Amino acid sequence: MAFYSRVSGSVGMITLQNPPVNALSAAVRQGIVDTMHRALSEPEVKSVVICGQNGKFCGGADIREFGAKMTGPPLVPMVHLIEAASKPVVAAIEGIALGGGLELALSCHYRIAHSKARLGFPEVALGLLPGAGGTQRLPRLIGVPASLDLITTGRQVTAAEARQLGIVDEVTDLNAVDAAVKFAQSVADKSLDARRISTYPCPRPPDLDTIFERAMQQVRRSARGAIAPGTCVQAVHAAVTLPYAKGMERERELFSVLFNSGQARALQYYFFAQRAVSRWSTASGARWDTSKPRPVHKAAVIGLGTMGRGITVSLAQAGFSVVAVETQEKQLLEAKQAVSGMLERGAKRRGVPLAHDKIKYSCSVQAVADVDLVIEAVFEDMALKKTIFQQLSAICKPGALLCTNTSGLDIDELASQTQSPELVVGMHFFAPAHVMQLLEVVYGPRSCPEAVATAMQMGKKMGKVSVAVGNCRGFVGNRMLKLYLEQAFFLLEEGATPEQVDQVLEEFGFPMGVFKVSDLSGLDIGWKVRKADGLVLPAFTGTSARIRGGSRYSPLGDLLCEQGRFGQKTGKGWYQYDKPGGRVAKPDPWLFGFLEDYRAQHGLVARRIDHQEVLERCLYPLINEGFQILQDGIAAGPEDIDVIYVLGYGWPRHRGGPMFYASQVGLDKVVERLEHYQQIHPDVPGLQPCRLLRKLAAISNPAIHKWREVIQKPRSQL
Ligand SMILES: C[C@H](O)[C@H](C)C(=O)SCCNC(=O)CCNC(=O)[C@H](O)C(C)(C)COP(=O)([O-])OP(=O)([O-])OC[C@H]1O[C@@H](n2cnc3c(N)ncnc32)[C@H](O)[C@@H]1OP(=O)([O-])[O-]
Repeated sequence: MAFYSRVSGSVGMITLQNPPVNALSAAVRQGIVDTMHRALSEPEVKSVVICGQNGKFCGGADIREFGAKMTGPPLVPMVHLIEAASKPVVAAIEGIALGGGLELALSCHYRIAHSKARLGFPEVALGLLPGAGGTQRLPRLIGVPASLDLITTGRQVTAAEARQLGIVDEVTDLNAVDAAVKFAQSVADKSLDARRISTYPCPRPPDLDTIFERAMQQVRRSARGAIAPGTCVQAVHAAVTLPYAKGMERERELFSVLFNSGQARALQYYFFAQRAVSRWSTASGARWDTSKPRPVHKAAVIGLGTMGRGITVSLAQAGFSVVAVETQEKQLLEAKQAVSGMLERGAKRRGVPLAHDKIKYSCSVQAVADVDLVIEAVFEDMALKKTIFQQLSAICKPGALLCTNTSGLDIDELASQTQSPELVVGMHFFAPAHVMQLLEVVYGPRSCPEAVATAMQMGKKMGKVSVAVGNCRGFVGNRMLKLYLEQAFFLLEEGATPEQVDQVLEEFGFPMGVFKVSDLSGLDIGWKVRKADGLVLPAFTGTSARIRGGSRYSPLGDLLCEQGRFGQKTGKGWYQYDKPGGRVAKPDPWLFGFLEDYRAQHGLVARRIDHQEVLERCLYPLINEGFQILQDGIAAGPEDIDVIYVLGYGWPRHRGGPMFYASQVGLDKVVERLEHYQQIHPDVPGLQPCRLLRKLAAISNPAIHKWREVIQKPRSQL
């Protein structure tokens, strides 16, 4: 709602009240309309101030209302009521003015912002565009190029930049509401003719067409199939080419196209999913709201390879004191240099002080005796990690948490090397660890709730999105990825090419296809894991060469590795590069010959494989494994899996994540297609729809937010 009061005798104060961000819910919109009419009707009131409760102006439209039938006064007439007011209306912007919140401020005649406020149009991140006049008023106020930048990127600007752009009239370090009241009194008698932005002519820079062409090319390049950015450009174009009223009609048309698109639903689902994962729970019933994190002031990182260096930087940037340990003197010096460089670049980029002094380097594990938490990030070898956990258990102070950055080894096996297995959890960072936002917090059967809570909180303090998952081979992300990679290899055996498979996945929205990603991360990484799993056997021909444990197996990746084709790092992999370390993937004629010989040796006949089959065979087994993970209780809900795939594996955000995508395709359709492929490939267990997927498909595709009810049923009832 919106609360009305009178201040300083002649100023009507309208305070938005809808915690936590004063979103423009139906009740708030009704409140604004009612209080505006009251302020305009009271003769003593000469001017009006609109502000938000709790130091936040307004976070925009209430996203929670998007899924429901619209009630209350619509936004557009509300902003028109304010702009048309006969008394000056001043927006007092504290904290945030985002989306509909900024449109509300633009409908006011003046805007006063606190120096710490942030303003912006993030609608594009929700698959929408500013639909309450933002695309028509902003260009009239600050011009076309700046408007295109803010509206197509959704980036937030500081109050200082907003002043410089001309969005706000004043910036204050004092209380912005008090400043707005004084300002409102000072303009009480001023004419408003020149303060109604919708009446402004829209500037037409001479190279207008070039500006829009460039903007459209830019968004097409970065959108990867998302439709909102391009539609935002169209809406701003209407501001230049149409009179205000017509422009508003065009904005409304374009808005409803987006609002009713699957992409907007996916992005809104993802908005809440990324917030839901912080409300974690484990299979044993530990929960975010009943588990108290332990205080961590000093942390340590063991092993300063690529991951260890990134984790050290991320800890120092988050303000933790860090002990960085690398037993080899030479590697320690190299790591120190690399970490310093990353800290300097990070400090420059973020405009914050350097965190060099936060880190103490040592060659001795003894140096971690007094830390609160250790993150082991050594080479992915179980025997080596076990030794280190034995050492840490003996050296560290009682109560210290022992964490491992393993990307898939058994957490509980490591915990069994210590005296306090309840204090062992996985903290699986993603490369580069100081950049990637995702953190898989892996709890074992003996990890105590405090240990999970502490690791989850550490992630948040490091600016990560932490997702709590159970202990199993590959955890959630890599476990599902195995099915995706497996099918990609099978498709090559049956006639596809790496370019064809990658093109389908990139058109779907992935930044890179599976074979380009494999070349980037190095084919030898997966090869080592397959060797550890006993899957890599000496090359030989005949059917059993492609069978492991009774299931189909493709040795294609192994054969490339045996020839030293590890990808970018060797200049050759599934593609060729101009030199080792090269980044530009080019089709490699050698590989075509290799695949033809391979098929001939194994009696395989290449066939034409269409786009849809490539997509379904790469994504549906991955999704099916996601349901298996939910069934096993390794992930608590679909949101956990979707956030992991969007932030850690490049799943296009405008597709919501693998589980949300399955709900949009239709679970019965996913089951039907899996069964179709399983009939053709009975030796591929990953094509067998799991019980939970069948169950949900059978109860007519319940909405994704209803899945948890079914999942939480005892497994026997699934
Ligand atoms: C016509 C018009 O043009 C169109 C159509 C629109 O206007 S579309 C809407 C445009 N507005 C946005 O895109 C802004 C979205 N919000 C944010 O970017 C951030 O929230 C934040 C404002 C920068 C605060 O960040 P935070 O880190 O301090 O806290 P939080 O954890 O993120 O959020 C705290 C709690 O507030 C909830 N919340 C935040 N913004 C919300 C919103 N606009 N509607 C409903 N709930 C919202 C959020 O789910 C969480 O709930 P819970 O999980 O605790 O239950």
